[in-house]
Amino acid sequence: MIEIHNFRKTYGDFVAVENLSLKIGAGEMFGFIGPNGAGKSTTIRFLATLLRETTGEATVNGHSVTGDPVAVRRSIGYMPDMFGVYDGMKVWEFLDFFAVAYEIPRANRKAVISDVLELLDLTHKRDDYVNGLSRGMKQRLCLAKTLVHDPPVLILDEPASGLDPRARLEVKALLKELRKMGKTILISSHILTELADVCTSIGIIERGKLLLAGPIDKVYRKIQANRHLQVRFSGDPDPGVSLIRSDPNVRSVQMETRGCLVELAGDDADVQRLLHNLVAAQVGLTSFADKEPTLEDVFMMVTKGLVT
Ligand SMILES: Nc1ncnc2c1ncn2[C@@H]1O[C@H](COP(=O)(O)OP(=O)(O)OP(=O)(O)O)[C@@H](O)[C@H]1O
Repeated sequence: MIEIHNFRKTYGDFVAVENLSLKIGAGEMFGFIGPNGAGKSTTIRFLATLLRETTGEATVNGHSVTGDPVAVRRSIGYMPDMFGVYDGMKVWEFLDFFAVAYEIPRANRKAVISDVLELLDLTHKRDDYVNGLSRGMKQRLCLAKTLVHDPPVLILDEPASGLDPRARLEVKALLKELRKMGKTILISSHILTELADVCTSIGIIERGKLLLAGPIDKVYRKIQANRHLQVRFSGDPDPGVSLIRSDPNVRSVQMETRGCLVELAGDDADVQRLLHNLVAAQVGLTSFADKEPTLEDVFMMVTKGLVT
């Protein structure tokens, strides 16, 4: 749905993005992660047809970003990192303005606006002036605006920036909803926890270079050669810990409150055997679970050059 080939952008001698190539399949939620100034917005603005490349090419929904920008604009809903709203308008007028711009027939506009207001939980604000909305509501209104023409692709540059934790959660829930509706979504953020449980794939960019990209589970597996299991005991941990230490696949055991963290080289069958042995030895267990790495772990390892 989105393909970028060797995108490069320079400002004078400064290279903002260096030969970036990327593919995002239909229905994916791609998290574009990087610190401030990494090149996320530059790449996004190129995809949104708002910035010319120094070299390179991209397609969105099969349309060339440089060759057919109008077709690309019809295919995308774009939310910039800094957005303005027209303060003198009411909420419905603001959306109507964009609906007209996207050439939605007059007869359909009312229903379309009702639908997006409903989806964004803004129906009760329909007749309020835009300048009276809170920041979170303005952000939701801007998202609503990206949806009026029902685009298959959403390109969202830090859509939850500046929001309080509750409003962030609401944006996250909404993103999940939009993905269920079949949208392909590219979302940028430098807040990793924001993306960890919503993305299907991620790309990590730093100083204009895409360091790593791929399905999120593959990326996690890549950084974690061995499995990590978190084990909790109901009583005395010693018998269980001794048994775990004697397992030939166990590489390390780190004691924690009420249990331990086990590093194990092996597959599901090896994990299953260890659990079976603990249960057979009547070790009291309250928990035995895979400990997934966090997106922070991935980011730190990738940006330190420990994984490529
Ligand atoms: N018009 C411009 N002229 C000169 N340099 C620019 C211009 N636009 C961006 N840059 C530089 O290009 C680099 C990448 O900027 P970009 O906005 O793409 O980063 P970003 O990853 O989106 O960061 P942030 O998370 O802060 O939005 C930065 O060093 C920025 O200062």
